[in-house]
Amino acid sequence: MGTIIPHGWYCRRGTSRLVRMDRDLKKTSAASQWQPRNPVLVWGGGAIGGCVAAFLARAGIPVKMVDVVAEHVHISRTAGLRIDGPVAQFVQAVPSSTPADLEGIYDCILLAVKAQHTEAAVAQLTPHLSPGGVVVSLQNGLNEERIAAGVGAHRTISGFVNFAADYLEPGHISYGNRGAIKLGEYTPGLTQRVEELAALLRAFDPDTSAEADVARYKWGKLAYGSLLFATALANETMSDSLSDAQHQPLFTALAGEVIGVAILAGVSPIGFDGFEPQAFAVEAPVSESKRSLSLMADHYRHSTKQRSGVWRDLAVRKRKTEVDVQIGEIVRVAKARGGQAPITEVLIRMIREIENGQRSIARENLVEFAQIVRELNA
Ligand SMILES: NC(=O)C1=CN([C@@H]2O[C@H](COP(=O)(O)OP(=O)(O)OC[C@H]3O[C@@H](n4cnc5c(N)ncnc54)[C@H](OP(=O)(O)O)[C@@H]3O)[C@@H](O)[C@H]2O)C=CC1
Ligand SMILES: CC(C)(CO)C(=O)C(=O)O
Repeated sequence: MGTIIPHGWYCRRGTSRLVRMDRDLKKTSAASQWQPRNPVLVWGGGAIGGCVAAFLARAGIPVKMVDVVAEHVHISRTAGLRIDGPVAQFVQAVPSSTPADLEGIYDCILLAVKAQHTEAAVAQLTPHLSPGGVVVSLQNGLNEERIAAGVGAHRTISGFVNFAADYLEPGHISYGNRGAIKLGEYTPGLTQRVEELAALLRAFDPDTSAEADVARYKWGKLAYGSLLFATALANETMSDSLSDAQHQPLFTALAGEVIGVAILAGVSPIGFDGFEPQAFAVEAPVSESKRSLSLMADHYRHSTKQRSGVWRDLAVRKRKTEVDVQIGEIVRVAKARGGQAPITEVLIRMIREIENGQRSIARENLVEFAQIVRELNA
């Protein structure tokens, strides 16, 4: 492990020494020292992929973005991709292409499509991935299995992303707030290639880290994500719902259930950005989960992303969410190990009802959800 990516495609000339990006990325000269063999490919140039692609391009790192939205591709490569929000404001031309127009072979593909589009994207990108190249999942959910099934486990890198962004319109992304980013091998173990990929992504966020067991963060994000899915049942902001005392027992039970499934799966989740998995364990005092929920609420308080991507899919973009592929996986994992996840199942049903037009988004959904959970636990 650790020798699969050929050295020299984003290391300094003549050495594999990692380049530590300066905190002020605009002023750093490190970008000019990259010696790429071919551009970094960002596959899926929406909220997450578009932000990363624009920052890498601005840092002088050769990058190409691939997206199915032809107008977004056209604007990004001509007038430039506009990033705004509290973290950064700039317009950056990013070489871009649709999957059908893409040519060439690439060593590093950062995958940032929604979970339900993973398999289709992997089928399209596989002919463009070099034999020693990697696909890095910058997604929520456990997509690595689907990626590995397409390109092989040895070419699969797991990523955990918790910054917040919204795709507003073609060529325009709002970067709402910074958040943790961690990369790791699909099979646990810290390798040089993961260290080097983390160094690459420090051109996007200087705190990006390489981890020996990133699945611990990814399961943490599944629990955190289940809370964000729950907040999408209502129109209130994530911060308002997470800090609402009436909803907190429900959120505690929901996250506690997901943490229980992670442990059943042999994974001990790690916290980030205010989320503390241990605070949601059944034996933890209620004051601890309330504290963690308040910290999560604070994390979003000053973001320009006030509602989750799930809410945006339902209320603004009027399209299906990642519910089946993302939190549906929690139920599947629980059942495969002889357990169950009934609270998550209720949440999935309610989100599907909104997707199908059988339910409206309203605070009352959270009240109803809490009542069902009380009955389940009675
Ligand atoms: N947004 C956020 O704040 C966060 C998102 N995430 C996760 O990141 C991942 C990406 O989400 P996000 O960036 O929000 O999603 P977006 O919908 O904003 O971006 C995905 C982009 O990929 C395009 N796309 C779909 N299929 C393909 C394909 N086969 N090839 C190329 N492009 C394709 C989409 O087009 P179209 O819209 O037409 O489908 C869209 O433009 C998800 O797993 C999400 O859960 C994680 C943390 C935070
Ligand atoms: C809701 C979720 C988990 C997926 O979009 C998310 O990470 C976000 O929108 O911030």
